[in-house]
Amino acid sequence: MSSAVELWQRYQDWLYYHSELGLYVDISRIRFTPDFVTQMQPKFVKAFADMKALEAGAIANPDEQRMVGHYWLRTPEIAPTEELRRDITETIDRIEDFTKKVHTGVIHPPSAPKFTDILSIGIGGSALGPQFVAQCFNKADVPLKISFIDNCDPDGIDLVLDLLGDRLSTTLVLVISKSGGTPEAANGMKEVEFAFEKAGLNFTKHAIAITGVGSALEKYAIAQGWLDQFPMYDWIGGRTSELSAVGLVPAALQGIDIREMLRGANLMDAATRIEDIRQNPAAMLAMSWYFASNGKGEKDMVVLPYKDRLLLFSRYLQQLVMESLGKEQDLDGNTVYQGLAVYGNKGSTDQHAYVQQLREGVPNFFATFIEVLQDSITPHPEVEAGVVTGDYLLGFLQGTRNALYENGRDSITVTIPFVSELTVGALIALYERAVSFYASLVNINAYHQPGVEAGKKAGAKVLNLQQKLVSLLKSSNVSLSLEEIATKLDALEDIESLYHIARHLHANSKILLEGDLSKPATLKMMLIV
Ligand SMILES: O=P(O)(O)OC[C@H]1O[C@H](O)[C@H](O)[C@@H](O)[C@@H]1O
Repeated sequence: MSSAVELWQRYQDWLYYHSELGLYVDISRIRFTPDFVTQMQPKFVKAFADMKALEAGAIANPDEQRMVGHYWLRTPEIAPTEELRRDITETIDRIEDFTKKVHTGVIHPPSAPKFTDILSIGIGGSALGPQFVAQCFNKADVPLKISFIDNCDPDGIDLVLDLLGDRLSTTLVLVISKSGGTPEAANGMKEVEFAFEKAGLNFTKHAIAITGVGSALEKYAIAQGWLDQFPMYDWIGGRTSELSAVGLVPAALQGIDIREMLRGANLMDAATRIEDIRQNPAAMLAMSWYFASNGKGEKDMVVLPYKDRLLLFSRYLQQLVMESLGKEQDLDGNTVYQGLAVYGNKGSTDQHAYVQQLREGVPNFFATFIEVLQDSITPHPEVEAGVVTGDYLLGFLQGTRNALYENGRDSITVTIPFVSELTVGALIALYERAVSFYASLVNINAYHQPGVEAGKKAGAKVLNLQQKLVSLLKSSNVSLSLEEIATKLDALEDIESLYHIARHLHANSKILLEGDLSKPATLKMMLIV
C-alpha cells in the first residue's frame, strides 16, 4: 500500500478542477498504474474520434439508424443542420413562454385562476430525470408541486390521486412518452383521464403531451385539443432526455432555472471534449470504470451522494449507465455480455445499512462518492463545540472513503460546491459523456435497448392469454381445470402462465378458484359474474 505521502502526491497529480463550475473529480483512489494509462491511450484516441463523429451527426446508433443528439440540446450551434438548431432553440423558448403563462395564470384550469400542481405521467427516461431534478430543487414554496405516476400499479396510482384530492381540479397533467406507446404511460394517462371524468373535470383543459413528433400520443393530444404539446426527437434517447423538453418542461414549471441547467451541461460538454485523459473529467471516469471493472463490468458501481437532495442520482444513473452499457453483443457482433451495475442511495444514511459489506464483505464493487461542499444556505447550530452537522457529514464521507481504501476497496470522489441548476446540469452531462466514452472503450452501441423489447413482447403475450382465458370461461358453464383450459386453448406450453393469470384474477375477485391452493393441478375455476 502506498504511503500517505505518496497518496497525497497521487491525489494532487490526478485532481481535476473546473473553475467555473467549482467541480472536482478525484480518481486517485482507483489503483491504476502509469502503464495502464499508457495502454488506454489508443482506446481513448478512438473514443475521442467516435465522440467527434457523434457530435457531428454520424449514425452513432447503427442498429436503429439514428443520430445521437443529446449534446446538441445545450450547444445548439453544433447541431448538424439549421433545422435541428432551430427546433432546439424554439422548443426552449416555447417552454419558457408556456411556463410564464402558467405561472401568471394566462393559462389556467377552467375553474380556478391558477394551476397549483403538476402530475407527471411517464416511465424510464420519461420519469427518472424529472424525478431526480425535482428532488434536487424541492422546497416549501415551489410554484407548482409535482407528483409522479411512473408505473401501472393501481394502488400506487390511487395513492397519488388521493394525495392530490380536490387539487385535481387545479392540476396540470404532463403525459411524457417519447414513443407515445409505452403501456405504463398509456395506462397512467387513461387512469387519470378517468379520474378527471369522475370528478366532473375536463381533462383536455389540463393536459399537455411531451412526445415524439408524429407519435400516437401526439396525434391523440392534437385530436382531443389538449393545452399544448412539446416535441421529443428521434435523435434523443429516453435516458439522455433530461435536458430536452422531457426534463425542461417539468423543471421550468417548478421554478427551476432551466437555462442554468443547460449552461452547466454546456460547460461540462466543453470540458469533456478536450482530447487528453488527464484534462477531461468524463474520460477520467470512463478510464477508472474500465480499470475497476476490468473493462467487463466485473465490479459494480456504488454511488453515494452525501446530500439528501441527490438521493435519486443513483436511480437516475442506473438507467443511464445500465441501459446504455448492458449489452449482449458488441458493435462487431461478438457476444460480450457487457455492463456496469449501479446502485446506491445516499451517505451517511447507507453507512448504517450496507457499508458493513462494502468495507468487509465481498469486494465486488468500487464506490463513487458525491461530495457537496456547502452544507446549507442557512446557518446551523453547533452540535458540539465548534462542530456543526455538516462537519459530521464530511467526516463520515472522508472516514468511509479512507476505511474502504485501506481495505482494498477503490473509489472515485466527485465534488461540487453546492446543489444548483448549474452543477446538476454539469453532473448530468459529465455522466452522459462518461457513458459515451466507456461505450467506445468496450466497443458497444450505448444508444439502443434491444433487451427491453423482449420483456415487453412477453408481457403482451401474457395479456393476450388472459383475454383468451376469460373468454373461454365466459363461454363455459362448468368449472374448468388448468389442464382443461390449456388443452382447449391449445396452450399447454403456457400452462404455468395460465396458472399465474388465474391466481391474480382470483385475488381480484374476477374468477373463483376452488381446490387446494398449494396444488395447482387440483384447481378448478369459473368466472364471477
Ligand atoms: O418515453 P417512452 O417512449 O414512453 O419510453 C420509456 C422507456 O421505455 C423503455 O423501457 C425504454 O427502454 C426506455 O429507454 C424508455 O425510457
